[in-house]
Amino acid sequence: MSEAVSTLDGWWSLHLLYNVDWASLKTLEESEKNRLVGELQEFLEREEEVHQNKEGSYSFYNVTGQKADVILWMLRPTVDELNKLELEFNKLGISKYLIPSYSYFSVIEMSGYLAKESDEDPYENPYVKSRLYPEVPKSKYICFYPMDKKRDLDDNWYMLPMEERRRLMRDHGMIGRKYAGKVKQFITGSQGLDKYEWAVTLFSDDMLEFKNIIYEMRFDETSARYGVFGDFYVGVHLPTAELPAFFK
Ligand code: VOV
Repeated sequence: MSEAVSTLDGWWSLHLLYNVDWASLKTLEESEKNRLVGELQEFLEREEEVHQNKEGSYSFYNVTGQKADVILWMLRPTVDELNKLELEFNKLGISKYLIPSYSYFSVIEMSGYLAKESDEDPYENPYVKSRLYPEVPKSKYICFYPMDKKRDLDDNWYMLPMEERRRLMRDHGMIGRKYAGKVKQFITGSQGLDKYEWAVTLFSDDMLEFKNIIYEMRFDETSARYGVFGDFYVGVHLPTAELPAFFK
């Protein structure tokens, strides 16, 4: 039997995607629409406060294409908090005009493939902490997608010896490092939590860098041989102050 890799797990993660029911929204009086948008702005301002206090993080983007119109990504120390937030969001007036299109539940994860032997508690290491309890950036663009590692008879990631997986993850990391400063990546694990095994959430100020990194990684054995991907969602940052213009 091949050995399972250990993981360090951080904040819980919930991606919520919605389509806007523009036709129904259009029938609203201007003042009522303003009230609903104001309520959503207050919700996001509370998210910003939690983010500033480093008690969680979030992002809100306008999704490109018909799969969704907006994506709200929230990170919290407990699932209970995420559930409460989801409920709070569902009870906002604007939610009557938001049609759920996709959601993804997972937890921020760091795998132990490249961890150095040490006696210290990894959860106390400042670098590890910054990865497990991250400040999500407000980059111009987001790219989010779920993925699996293949479990076919010939290509089965889970039957590879630990050393081989470590070698592959090292190569993967080397490619990733070329994108330092251009793409910020967040890997959340969802084995037993949602349909795929991981969600990848990337941020960049240049949309083309998503295509560049993902294309380059496709040629690397980890992705070329073992990567299985769900739908890709990309979008543009939607600052809270711009919500009235967005919903107008
Ligand atoms: C900015 C780029 C970047 C960088 C630097 C980077 C580095 C690293 C390192 C060092 C490690 C291993 C240790 C850890 O920290 O977990 C990982 C881990 C992982 N990655 Fe990665 N990755 C990047 C980026 C990056 C992308 C774009 C993708 C999607 C792949 C694609 O083809 O679409 C990805 C996937 C993953 C996954 C699914 C895991 C977990 C795999 C597992 O089996 O456990 N990743 N990743």
